[in-house]
Amino acid sequence: MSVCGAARCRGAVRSILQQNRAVCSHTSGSAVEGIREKLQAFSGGSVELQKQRDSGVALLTLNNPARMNAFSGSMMLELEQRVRELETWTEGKAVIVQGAAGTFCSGSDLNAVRAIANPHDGMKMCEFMQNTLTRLLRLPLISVALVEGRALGGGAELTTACDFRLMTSDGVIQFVHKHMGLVPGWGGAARLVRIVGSQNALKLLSGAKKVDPDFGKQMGLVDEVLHCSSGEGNALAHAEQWLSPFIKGPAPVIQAVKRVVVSGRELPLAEALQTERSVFGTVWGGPANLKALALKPKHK
Ligand SMILES: CCCC(=O)SCCNC(=O)CCNC(=O)[C@H](O)C(C)(C)COP(=O)(O)OP(=O)(O)OC[C@H]1O[C@@H](n2cnc3c(N)ncnc32)[C@H](O)[C@@H]1OP(=O)(O)O
Repeated sequence: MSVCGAARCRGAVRSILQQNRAVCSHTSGSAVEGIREKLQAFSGGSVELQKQRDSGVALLTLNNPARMNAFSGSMMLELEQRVRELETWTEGKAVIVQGAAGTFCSGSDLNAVRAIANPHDGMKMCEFMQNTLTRLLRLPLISVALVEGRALGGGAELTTACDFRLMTSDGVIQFVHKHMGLVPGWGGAARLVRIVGSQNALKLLSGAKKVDPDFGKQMGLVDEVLHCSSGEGNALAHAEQWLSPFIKGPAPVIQAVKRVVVSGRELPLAEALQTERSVFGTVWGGPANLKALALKPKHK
């Protein structure tokens, strides 16, 4: 990459980080430190990140199989750390979020939930997770939730913090919150409304309806049903294959595509147009653009 291109790229990364700092600003300081300490006390499981440098696809794996990959407090903290690592992965193109051992995630760890079952701590935990999941959705990488087995409660919310949801033929997404006397709190309701519309979101939340692949596709929550079952071990290969046409090309171009979509999705039109111009400036006259101009391709 040219010195100029690298500088433009750094500028775009800086602007995403600034946007995310703005998201996080209201959770900074002692209040968040307080909830961090409490979350740290509920350990168990891990969130692993594997950056596949050849393909530019990262695998983000929730690993707590003894509890159906439920989020312990320490896993919430680890997720934030992993998202932070992805925010600065300039060579990356995509991230696949998956659960270990053939199931996605059964939400927050009910042991941790019981221990912080007071409104103050609950709201701080939600604020923390909302920030992390907002940053996940804003990553300049194409994100995919690979739903094998069950995505329940907070696990269902996590799927909505990805650009796409792929499901194995026996996968289920279920917003079980109502059965727990709750509503989504990790931003899942706000994102669900934007994905499937308010009518469908109301049905899914008020009915705590099980979304199987057919129902999910019909309402637009599921982008693709993978023709394999959970835990067979080949769902990831299917997901990578599904993803491949979308990540063909150089990382700076894929990241620019994601950035213009994020700004179009989140910002008022005038600001989105301004951001689009800035992002355009990062690729115009860049190496991929110059190479394409030299090759004079025909788009047949
Ligand atoms: C804002 C966030 C809101 C939330 O996320 S609230 C949490 C919502 N999630 C839930 O209520 C999940 C409750 N669990 C279940 O429904 C079932 O365990 C589930 C996931 C359908 C799996 O059923 P089965 O296949 O029959 O397996 P099982 O029940 O024997 O579970 C295996 C072991 O996993 C444990 N587990 C599952 N989900 C958990 C959770 N969220 N927190 C803590 N532990 C959890 C379960 O207790 C069991 O452990 P153990 O073998 O009894 O020691």
